[in-house]
Amino acid sequence: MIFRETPFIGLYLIELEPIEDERGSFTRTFCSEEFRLHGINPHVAQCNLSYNRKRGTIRGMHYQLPPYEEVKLVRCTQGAIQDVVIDLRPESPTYGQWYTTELNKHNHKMLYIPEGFAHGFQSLLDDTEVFYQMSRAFVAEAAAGIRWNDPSFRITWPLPCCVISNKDQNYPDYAL
Ligand SMILES: Cc1cn([C@H]2C[C@H](O)[C@@H](COP(=O)(O)OP(=O)(O)O[C@H]3O[C@@H](C)C(=O)[C@@H](O)[C@H]3O)O2)c(=O)[nH]c1=O
Repeated sequence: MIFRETPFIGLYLIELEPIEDERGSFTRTFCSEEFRLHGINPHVAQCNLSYNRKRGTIRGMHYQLPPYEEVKLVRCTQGAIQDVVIDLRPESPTYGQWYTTELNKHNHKMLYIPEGFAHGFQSLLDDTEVFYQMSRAFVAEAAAGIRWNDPSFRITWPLPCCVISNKDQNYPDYAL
């Protein structure tokens, strides 16, 4: 795994390194020791699989309130997504800014998202599947969100929003 820093402190784009042979390939997708060596949180409390039937589906922007902030490690196993995070750490030089990257079945990339970020994505193809690990279990009472089109952030999504949950469509404007 190659750990690429981003302009956001603690946010890493991780490139996987498939080892190819005549059978296909072998790819390490997580290694607590490598994470520790890079000073990032290797704890896994929960793994999730998100299936998105339609291209253009948006999920997010989600985070958990203190003291339940979580780390996420996100990978697209089928199809493609535009993954987006917002830095909500008041002490951060990139506070209030968003970062985006495409993750897809073929580009061998994962996004490591530290605590203090909101996370969401848009599927770029039908039948898109996203696998992610979380450092902390889901706590429904601590779950919070930012609307995909909140005017404080002006996230540029690649496609029109064609499917979204009622919950995600109705978050009030975020007060930065
Ligand atoms: C997130 C989550 C949901 N649920 C339940 C609640 C609900 O009945 C159903 C669907 O939940 P949601 O609508 O919140 O699912 P979804 O919108 O896919 O939520 C996810 O979105 C992405 C962007 C993230 O970053 C994740 O951390 C998570 O918040 O699954 C769990 O049981 N455990 C979980 O960890």
